[in-house]
Amino acid sequence: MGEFASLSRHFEVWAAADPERRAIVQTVEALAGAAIQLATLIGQGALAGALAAVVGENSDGDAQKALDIRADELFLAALRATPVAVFASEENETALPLNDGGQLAVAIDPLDGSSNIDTNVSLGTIFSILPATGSVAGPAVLQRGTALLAAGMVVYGPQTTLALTLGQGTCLFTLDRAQGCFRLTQPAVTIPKGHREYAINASNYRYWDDAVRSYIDDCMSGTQGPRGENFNMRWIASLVAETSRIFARGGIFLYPRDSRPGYQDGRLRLIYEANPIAFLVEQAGGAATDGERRILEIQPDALHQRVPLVFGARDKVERVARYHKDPHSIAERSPLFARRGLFRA
Ligand SMILES: O=P(O)(O)OC[C@H]1O[C@](O)(COP(=O)(O)O)[C@@H](O)[C@@H]1O
Ligand SMILES: [Mg+2]
Ligand SMILES: [Mg+2]
Repeated sequence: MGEFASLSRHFEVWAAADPERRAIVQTVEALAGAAIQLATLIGQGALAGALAAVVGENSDGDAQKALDIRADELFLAALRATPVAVFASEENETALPLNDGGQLAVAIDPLDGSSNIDTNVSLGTIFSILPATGSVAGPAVLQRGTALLAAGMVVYGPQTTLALTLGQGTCLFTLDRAQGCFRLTQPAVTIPKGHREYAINASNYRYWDDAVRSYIDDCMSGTQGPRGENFNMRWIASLVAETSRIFARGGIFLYPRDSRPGYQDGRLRLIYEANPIAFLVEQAGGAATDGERRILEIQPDALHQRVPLVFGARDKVERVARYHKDPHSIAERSPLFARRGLFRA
């Protein structure tokens, strides 16, 4: 493993002479340590007990599973010995004060994809690190994504990986299980262009707005449609796994708003899901939008606020944004296809 630097070694020089950088790296190391413990727990599956059992409900009305709570506890405990003043988690109604005098705030989805716990499909953790400004309850994490100092995403899959950005590109670490540390395996992730693959939960087709329906119609009509090429579809229902695939081979992900009750802003949460993913994606050369606005520029006003999320290869994301901006651009498409969805013949 000599050729693959450990996470600590990789950032040693970067952090050496700068107290804020040292604080960020210390925080990332603590989160990575908790992720390694969580990887072991997830790997035990049923041997670790009923991890998929529903044990409560979070403030957003989502079921909380036993593993959601265990994950939350692991990350909170790991951050106790760090310069983190504020801990904001999907699993807690409000942000929690942590260490007096700490200069950082962490916003985290401790376990992403928890509907997949019992199906042995990849789960993850998504986190971001911000400067701790304002009060714990108030503005501490209610900052635009442009304020993020770092963002990361762990995927607990066949391999456990950590995608990380400190604002200078996105790099990928792989868990060395024998040594119990993450090692740098891809110093600069770049989202490949040109891959014809999209990810969306198509069971919600009838609830989408025109812009999204038209975009997907155009993909689905393949060589017979205005795009003139065939597309492939994926839906893992695990945001981290979809992001991982997009890092590896490109394409686009959409979780739009729709007309179901409670989905007027989509499903995913701005502060601890969309923002860190958007930061990682932009730093890998991609783009992320809610259809109209760059995700990282949206001013949040509530910790658990939801946001429509579209991200991936830049040209594809820009096309979706065009469909939103000017629904008439949809009419640029062949008259044969304009306004006639595949499912709405
Ligand atoms: O079940 P749906 O509506 O397709 O939603 C799937 C999405 O929900 C999520 O599981 C939400 O995250 P949580 O598991 O952290 O609540 C995403 O990972 C995934 O993209
Ligand atoms: Mg999630
Ligand atoms: Mg979660």
